[in-house]
Amino acid sequence: MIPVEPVMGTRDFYPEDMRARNWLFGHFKEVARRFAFQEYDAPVLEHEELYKRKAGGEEITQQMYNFVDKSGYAVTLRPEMTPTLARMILGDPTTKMILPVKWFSLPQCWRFETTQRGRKREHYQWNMDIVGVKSITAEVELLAAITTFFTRVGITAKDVGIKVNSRKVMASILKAQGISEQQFAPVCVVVDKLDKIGPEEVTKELVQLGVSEKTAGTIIETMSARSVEELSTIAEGADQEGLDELKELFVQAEAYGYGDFMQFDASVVRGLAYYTGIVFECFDRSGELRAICGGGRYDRLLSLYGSKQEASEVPCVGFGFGDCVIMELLQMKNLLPDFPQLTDFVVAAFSKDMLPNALTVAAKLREAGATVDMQVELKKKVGQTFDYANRVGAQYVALVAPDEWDKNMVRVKDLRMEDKEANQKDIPLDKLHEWRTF
Ligand SMILES: OCc1cccc(Br)n1
Repeated sequence: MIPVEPVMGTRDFYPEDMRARNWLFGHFKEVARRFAFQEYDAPVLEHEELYKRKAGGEEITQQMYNFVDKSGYAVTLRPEMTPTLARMILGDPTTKMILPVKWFSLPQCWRFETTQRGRKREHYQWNMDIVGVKSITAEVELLAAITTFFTRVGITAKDVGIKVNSRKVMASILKAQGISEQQFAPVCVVVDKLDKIGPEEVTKELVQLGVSEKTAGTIIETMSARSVEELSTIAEGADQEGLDELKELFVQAEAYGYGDFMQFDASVVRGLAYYTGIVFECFDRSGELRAICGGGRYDRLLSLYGSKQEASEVPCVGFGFGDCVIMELLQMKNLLPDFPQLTDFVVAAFSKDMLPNALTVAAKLREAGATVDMQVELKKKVGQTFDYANRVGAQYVALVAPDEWDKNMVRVKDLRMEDKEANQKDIPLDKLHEWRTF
């Protein structure tokens, strides 16, 4: 007997699960369309070296689903999509990549979690990225897309918030504390864990990175700033441009109409080493769930990947929005619609010799855009046909029988009409294409 359950940490999507997933992805894709983003895709299998980042310590690179293939090449199931985007931009064969580039994708991403955590090892993650825009209007555009999605599915600023911070400001504060550029990304990876491991543990890990206890204390204190103004007063050497960008971001968010979702939070740094500017994450205000989505600016990733002469710094901003937490939130808020199986017609032949005529009817209805479930085996009783029709969520049953056929008609029964007397009529064959008006 083969194992019938999926591999540990992975999910099967049965038809009813697929209807829910297609509904969610349908919203992601419709928002991307309205924001004029183009869809791209790439193999789930990637070069492992794409994720070898000096920062070290990132959960996402420590948990790679990686292996050496039969040719001896080090590959991995992609843990995230941004490095693939960077690779595709740098490798664009047409070299007609006119900036700015606005791309989106819905990749399945993987991690190899140690089994005792029993957590998922794959999820689908809506990615939206803008390449080639330096101004924070790019961040504002991405946040507008996220809040447009929330509004479409009935989630409001009362349900979720978006915490926004600037790593650029953080970097300047650390620099003023004598922290080197090389230490910046690893410090962010450690500081991102503050909520999870607490200030003492963060201090310990920062000291291991060569940060003094005093500086570690200053960093943690800075992260408690409750407003941009407060940050600019308590943090010596805070980068003025970074502070101005933060203020401008909130002004533009108000103008876009989603200011209620937004809040400054100096403790948000996100756990990816490559962020360099604005970072943000969406959270549920009940505090019950993990982050819903997150993103930020990563202005140096392409120059990191490309040799210097090829790729001078290309400004990039993006976010990742997983398919799991959002579904938990929609469930919690009773915002998930039903996803019943829906069929327009079940077409059934009255008898064996009526089958070819029934096939003709099915073809005509499909040609006119109807979903037709052709009853491919004769049922002994017509009641079985109606039972089946109810099971597949059919609106109509078209029963192809000799008496009506001899008059070039088909008897159609509307299963959703209460009045049993009025719910059937004989339709001329040459009117089947008007099925939407039955
Ligand atoms: O959010 C981090 C992550 C990456 C890959 C797969 C899964 Br599940 N989660």
